[in-house]
Amino acid sequence: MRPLIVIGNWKMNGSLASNRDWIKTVARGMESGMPSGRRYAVCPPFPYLPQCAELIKAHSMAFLSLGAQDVSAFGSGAYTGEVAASMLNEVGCTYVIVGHSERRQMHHEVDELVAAKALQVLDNGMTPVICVGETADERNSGRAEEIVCSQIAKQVSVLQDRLADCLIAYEPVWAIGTGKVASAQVAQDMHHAIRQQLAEFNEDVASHVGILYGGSVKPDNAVELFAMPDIDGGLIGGASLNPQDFLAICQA
Ligand SMILES: O=C[C@H](O)COP(=O)(O)O
Repeated sequence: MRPLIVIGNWKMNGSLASNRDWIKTVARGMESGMPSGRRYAVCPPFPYLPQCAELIKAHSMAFLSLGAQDVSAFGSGAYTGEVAASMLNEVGCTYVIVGHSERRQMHHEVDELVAAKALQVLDNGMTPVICVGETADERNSGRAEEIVCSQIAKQVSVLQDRLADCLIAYEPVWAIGTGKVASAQVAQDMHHAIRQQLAEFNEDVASHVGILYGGSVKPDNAVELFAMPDIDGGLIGGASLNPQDFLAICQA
């Protein structure tokens, strides 16, 4: 049985003061009871990771893990501006998002680089959250499954059995930050296609890998999405900035 995982991705939002309030509110909300067998995480911008790690510890929030939004594909060295996986591990990260569509689009990240980043994350004892997804044009031209499956195929070719220790996030680009959520059935169909493709490689890997949905998840659509058999949780952007909305999604 795969656990349900809800991960908040703050993107480039937050401040020392608002982070304190967010964690305090979520800690209070989670103390009063959360569904069992679930996992939760939050991914603040890099500079806030140590602060959030301290706050999580101070509020004894064993149920909330920390994640990062990106990582370098290299271990260390002359890579100005990059952050190594070992550094993220050292400041308490459990999860690291790789290949988010905003990085693929704005920083021209390709599947090979995404896989190299995922390997760095795995080698440093953390869980990569590998993002895949099609654009609106790709979906409208009937190529959504082909595009997503080709993104998955590249990860399989590099990561092989180690994919069992990864999470995949299906994030249709047209649904990110637009309010246009994929219907639960559209999301389920793609998650099923991803799992089928993984099963062709290795059935054990396919049954273990958590596949999260991301793209305009809100408290009012999370219940239906999370009820789908191949949807194992969510990667939440905008709605994770509001601690009450994040809590409501975690409880969905
Ligand atoms: O990482 C999160 C996704 O990009 C979804 O963002 P969103 O919930 O604001 O649509």
